[in-house]
Amino acid sequence: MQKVYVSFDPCWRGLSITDVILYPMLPLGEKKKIAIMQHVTSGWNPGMTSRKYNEGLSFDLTFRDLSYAAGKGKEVKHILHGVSGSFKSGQLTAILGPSGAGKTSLMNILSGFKKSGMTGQVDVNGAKRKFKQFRKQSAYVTQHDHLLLNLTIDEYMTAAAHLKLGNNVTDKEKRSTIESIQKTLGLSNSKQTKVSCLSGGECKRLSIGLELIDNPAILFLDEPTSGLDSSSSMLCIALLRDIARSGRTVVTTIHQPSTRLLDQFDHLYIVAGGRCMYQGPVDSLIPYLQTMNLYCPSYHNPADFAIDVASGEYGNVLPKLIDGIENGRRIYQENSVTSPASPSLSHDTGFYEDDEMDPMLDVCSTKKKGKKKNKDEHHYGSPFYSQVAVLLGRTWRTIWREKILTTMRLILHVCISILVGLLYWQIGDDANAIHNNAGMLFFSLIFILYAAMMPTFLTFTLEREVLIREHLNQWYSLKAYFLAKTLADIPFQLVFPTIFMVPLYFMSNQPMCADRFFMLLTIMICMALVGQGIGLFFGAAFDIPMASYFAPISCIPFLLVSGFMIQVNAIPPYLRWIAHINFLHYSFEGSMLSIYGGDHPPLSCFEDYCHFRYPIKFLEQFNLTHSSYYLSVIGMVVSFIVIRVAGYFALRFKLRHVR
Ligand SMILES: Nc1ncnc2c1ncn2[C@@H]1O[C@H](COP(=O)(O)OP(=O)(O)OP(=O)(O)O)[C@@H](O)[C@H]1O
Repeated sequence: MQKVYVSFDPCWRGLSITDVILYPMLPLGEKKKIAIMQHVTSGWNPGMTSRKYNEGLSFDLTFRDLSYAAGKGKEVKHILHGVSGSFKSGQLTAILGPSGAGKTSLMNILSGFKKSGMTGQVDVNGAKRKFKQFRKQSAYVTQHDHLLLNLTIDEYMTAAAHLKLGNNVTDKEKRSTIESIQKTLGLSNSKQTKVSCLSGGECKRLSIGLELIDNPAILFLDEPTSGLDSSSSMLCIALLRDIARSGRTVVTTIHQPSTRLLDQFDHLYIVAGGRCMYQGPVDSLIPYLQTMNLYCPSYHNPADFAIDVASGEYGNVLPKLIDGIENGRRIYQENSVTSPASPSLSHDTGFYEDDEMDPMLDVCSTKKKGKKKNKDEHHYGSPFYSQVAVLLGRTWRTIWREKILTTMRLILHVCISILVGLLYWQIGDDANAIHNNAGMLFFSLIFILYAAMMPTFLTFTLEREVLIREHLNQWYSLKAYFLAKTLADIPFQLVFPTIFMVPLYFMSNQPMCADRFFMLLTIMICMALVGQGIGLFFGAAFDIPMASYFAPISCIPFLLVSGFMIQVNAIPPYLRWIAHINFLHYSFEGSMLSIYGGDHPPLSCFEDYCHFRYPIKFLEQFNLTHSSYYLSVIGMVVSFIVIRVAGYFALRFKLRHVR
């Protein structure tokens, strides 16, 4: 009988499987498991290659009397109740607790993702945390992997490296960092795979890998093992432990870890009902519970037991446990007297003073030496212009890869153009069809508006989550993102209206004059840019259901007072101002003047009498004789700028609201 020895690298703590397996006798499922583990281990290599960024930085995190409440007024919900604690560099800390205990809330506050609704103090190396510097030196891998689906792993990591490491690191160094992380995380074999095709575990590893690029001093992870099988979870935690060993502070929430997984952690912090019921080493947990007469049954997972206790399954013992650990002010250590969690947390020593030297600032000031950096470089890895360039390239790539959406948009513009062209066949020069022609131009404006607006808010509401994660992890500034987003879309807003206009213009027999064609095209392009801005505004301010209702509806009043449905001088004077701030009014005016303004020759008349043979009469009817085409364009450009600025502030507000 053939014997196959399957052994794993002994340096993988807790993973040593040295049993001799009688392979052929194993059931098929077991064989598969072994094959998978061998495959996984061949990729996942917890021995992190040392990287120099942020090297030498080590931050101990302490927090005291943290309380957090969400909601307002009667809806307010108190989630954390004066918890304290201490997480040390070089240690892998697990935050455990029953579902809804407040683990994610605590993580959000410690990482700086949440600021509103909290009280208490977070210190770094004993001095009060400074948010911007802290965000630059730390990274937060959130529970949900919000990633851009159309980029490959390699493209994603390259963009992240350019953004996070900036221009002072050579491309060669960036590449070797990326390759080492890919190797470490077992992503090398799928580096050319698009995110949309990755498995859940690979997405999680990519999320972690992206944040490892600049080797953050503090790494927060919210349930990094969710969606991973047990062996992948083990490898993931082994990797985190390895990162912690290199001097980093690694804090992770975790759901129901197995005994083997639990053993990987150095420090446990257990939350129950928004309070701390245990803080200390893993192997002191059971002794601590025993001091409260809580005995873990033999062969029972200590983590499960602790969670059962936290859930109240062993009676009302929580107050005693919370008191015993002073709601996180103390760290329990078996065989030693309960010790204060840190000097700053001790009752006697009190807080460090605010004006004490801030180690975070110190780090930055050391970096400042040598080369003067602008404001962006203090807070972000690369300067503003590099951020815009990288984001522009990345956005272009993602839009280009949205092949189905882009092709559909293209086809739609051509088809609608031909359909309208057939409906309004050769009416452009017919004096008696002048109202129909105006209707067609007005419809074209509305089509361009909605065709630009709808896809923008639908895609942007999804992309917004990626932006929130990346921006809060200090990859780039909001201004850089917004500028890149605006610039990346411009070519599309030039191409689509042109594709729409060309067939329609000729089919409907508009004046065969280049000036008029380009004047009308300019108005259509302005309309597309405004429409895209409106989409961005609603995508930034609302979620998809709200945005898909409000964005189209909000344009209806502007349609009414555009001057086509009701002439501007017929609008009650107290409402007339709306027309003057109305981009649709300027676009309608501009399109009419493009076709009928200036010295337009008489139109053809195919009946006995044609009232509008001279188009000036038509302009008189619409009160457009004194209007200026250039003012209409300026009105559109101003609308474009105002709506973009509103979109930027909506996004800023949203980001603040998230925090
Ligand atoms: N913005 C909010 N408004 C109202 N309640 C909230 C808000 N955020 C969190 N909560 C509530 O606070 C409690 C703690 O939430 P949190 O996500 O921190 O728990 P958790 O321990 O991470 O849970 P899980 O393990 O299930 O992810 C939950 O009951 C949750 O419903």
